[in-house]
Amino acid sequence: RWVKRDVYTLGKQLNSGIWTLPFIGHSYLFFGDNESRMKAFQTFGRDAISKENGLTLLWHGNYLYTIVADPEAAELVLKCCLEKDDIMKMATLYVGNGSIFAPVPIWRPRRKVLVPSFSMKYLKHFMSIFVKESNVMVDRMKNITGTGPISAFKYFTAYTMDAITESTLGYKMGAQEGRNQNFLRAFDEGLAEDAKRLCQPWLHSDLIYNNLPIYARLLKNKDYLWDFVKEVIRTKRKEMTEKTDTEEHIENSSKENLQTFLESLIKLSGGDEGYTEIEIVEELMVIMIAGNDTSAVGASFISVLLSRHPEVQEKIYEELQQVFADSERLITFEDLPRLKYLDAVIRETLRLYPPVPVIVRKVEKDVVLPCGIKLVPGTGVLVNIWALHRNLRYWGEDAEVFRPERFLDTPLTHPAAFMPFSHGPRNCVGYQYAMMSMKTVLSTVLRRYRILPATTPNSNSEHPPLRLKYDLMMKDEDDFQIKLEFRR
Ligand code: HEM
Repeated sequence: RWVKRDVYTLGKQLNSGIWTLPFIGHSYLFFGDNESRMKAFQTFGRDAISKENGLTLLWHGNYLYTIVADPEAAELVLKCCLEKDDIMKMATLYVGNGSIFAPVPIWRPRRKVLVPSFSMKYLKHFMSIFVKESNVMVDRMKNITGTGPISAFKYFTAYTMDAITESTLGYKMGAQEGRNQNFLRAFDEGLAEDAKRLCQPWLHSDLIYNNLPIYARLLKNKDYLWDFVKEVIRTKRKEMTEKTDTEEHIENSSKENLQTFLESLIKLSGGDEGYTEIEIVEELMVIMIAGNDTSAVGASFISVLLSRHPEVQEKIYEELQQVFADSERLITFEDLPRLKYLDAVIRETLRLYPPVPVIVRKVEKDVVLPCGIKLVPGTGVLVNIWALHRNLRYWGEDAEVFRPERFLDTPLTHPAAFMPFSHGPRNCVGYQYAMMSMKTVLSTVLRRYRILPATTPNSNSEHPPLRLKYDLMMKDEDDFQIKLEFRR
């Protein structure tokens, strides 16, 4: 009873003007389609940033979430509350105990192995994969250039799938060439169904869900994907033991050859004494799932914004001309830090359109926020990244305006004011990989093509607003339509 009283006291302090209904609280706002679910997150987000403390609340039935859209509060929460909210357990079928949703005692040692495998020393070897796959993509685009609108997402998601499977498993998936359709179908179906379930409260009970035909199909998909990955692991382990594993060989292989995440995880977890086969599968599935659509969604939003802001696109092109002039040479790792304006454009897009718009944590001990409000165990926290990135107190009066220069001329007002990759100990371990991959593919596209809008602006030169939807990620309901024109 005391616990419940604490929760209601918190609810009262947070005080939201958004209507609740008996028994279901605010859940009715999530009953519609994916577009209305994104609208609901936006409504709660706007309510939070309209308040001095940047907080509001959401009753999911009788479970209370504190919604946070203030960087100071978010920083504290993401440092103190490391456990993911129970709701995320529904998304663990494909990844098992993989780090992204794992309970803290499992996550902590796995994170220790994950972090060094994402160090720049290893990441720079992936540049050759990004360059190769980016070129496959721009070649595929030749046929549709000058024709009607196309879905940018269709191209970027095939690119990221090929790049991520090659850097993870060393396996050439060929998604861009239409190969391995069974793998891709099983992979995509799992994510789409997870998203559906998460957003539909009547599917939350395991008792109901595990008896539906879809659950049996997802289990079959999971077995197929896991068997596929296990086979690659066995071959790699065999290869690694067959090679005379002298210290000298390991030195040379990490220096000169491409080291996949699979190899890093085997070595960094302790070789034969390290991760079991299942642990490796779980971590590889996490990397593939976390790293695929997120970057594809990011690159797709950027393409749509560039189509609507030709002046920004021309500035990127000028920068590319400064770096490459008219040569046809391929981009290198050393070119990346020179693309400063492109970097700012990517950041500004991730600010206004963060692919992961909300993240959730569980409160396990009292946490007193800077404004004095105490979060209590038995409640959840939802950090609304979408709203936090539009908080006027930290981004100024033009917070809603797409202005990449802000990342060049104004330092961040708070370290957590910009957090598309989350913040704190459980943040995205792949953010440098993502930035390298997005810069490579976007610069390759923009050197060859001009991206044009698929919509017609009104008399004020304004395009219709993007129709956003939420399905674990934030996406464009119209599938990121653009047109392409040859530059040369
Ligand atoms: C634009 C691209 C990306 C975005 C916006 C993004 C965003 C995020 C966010 C918000 C989280 C934290 C979720 C939470 O706090 O609950 C996360 C975690 C994670 N991301 Fe990313 N991500 C991106 C790309 C990638 C890539 C390319 C990889 C791998 C190659 C990756 C691997 C991971 C992993 C392994 C975690 C879990 C970390 C942990 O729990 O310790 N991400 N990502």
